[in-house]
Amino acid sequence: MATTLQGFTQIVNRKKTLPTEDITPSPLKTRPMIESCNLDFFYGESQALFDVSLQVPPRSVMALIGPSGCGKSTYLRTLNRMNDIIEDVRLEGKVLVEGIDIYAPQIDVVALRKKVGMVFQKSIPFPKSIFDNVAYGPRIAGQRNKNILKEIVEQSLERAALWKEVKDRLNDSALALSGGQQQRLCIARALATNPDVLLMDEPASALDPASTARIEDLIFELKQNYTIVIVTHNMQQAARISDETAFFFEGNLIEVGETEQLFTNPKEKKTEDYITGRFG
Ligand SMILES: Nc1ncnc2c1ncn2[C@@H]1O[C@H](COP(=O)(O)OP(=O)(O)OP(=O)(O)O)[C@@H](O)[C@H]1O
Repeated sequence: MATTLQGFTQIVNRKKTLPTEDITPSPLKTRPMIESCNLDFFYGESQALFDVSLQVPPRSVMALIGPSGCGKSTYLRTLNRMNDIIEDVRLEGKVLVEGIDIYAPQIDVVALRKKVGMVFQKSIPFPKSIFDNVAYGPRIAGQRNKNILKEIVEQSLERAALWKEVKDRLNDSALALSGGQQQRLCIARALATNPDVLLMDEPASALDPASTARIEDLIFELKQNYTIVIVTHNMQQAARISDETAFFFEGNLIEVGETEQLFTNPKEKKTEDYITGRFG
């Protein structure tokens, strides 16, 4: 759906702000939680990312936007090395998480993926109970204490705004939940390993408008404690929920900036053409 720059002005003006945002220094001025420096990425001979340098401040939401095939998901997956599982890929440049080079040889990739969790477009719960889905990560990490597991499960479901709906049926199959509930369950599952960063690849694209609104509210709540990087095709959604937006085109980062500025006064003509629906 095409939206004019004026339309985006209305969306960003209606945006919610946290009470602390008026008194604490802008997160945009603190040390980045994630930083990529001159990142190139190749699938075999084909280059998917070109010289991408981008910083994501802590406790903020960064939206990645751009037309299909521009490299958003590839970029997202470089942030917790999920691309490692694809054969014949190569990366040049650096990705730092809290200043640490995550591609350095001594990095424990399992520990990295706990710290930098991921939620997919259509996350599918395991065919297990609601409780076992959320307890899965902590159990794999060696947690056996039933009381601690109960606490983690409750807290993660609370944070994912699902606790009230499921607290009386934790032993039911997760597959009996609605699509929107399953998506929040998968967010709870990601939160159970106590990450600092959540990567979300179109987390609401398969959901109805009411469930989408719940996920958007949830992202707003979560950014108080987590750094969130989200891929979305929905421009209005990016304008509503993110603090900063990065626009990708053909593997290049064309423009990144505060969301209000990027959607109401983009610096690049290509950004304006894309967000107003002239292509893509
Ligand atoms: N596993 C893969 N093997 C080879 N090429 C790939 C692979 N995954 C992605 N690509 C290619 O890399 C480029 C970027 O793809 P990517 O999925 O990152 O784009 P995207 O912006 O997330 O697209 P979409 O919005 O459609 O999900 C595309 O040309 C795509 O064909």
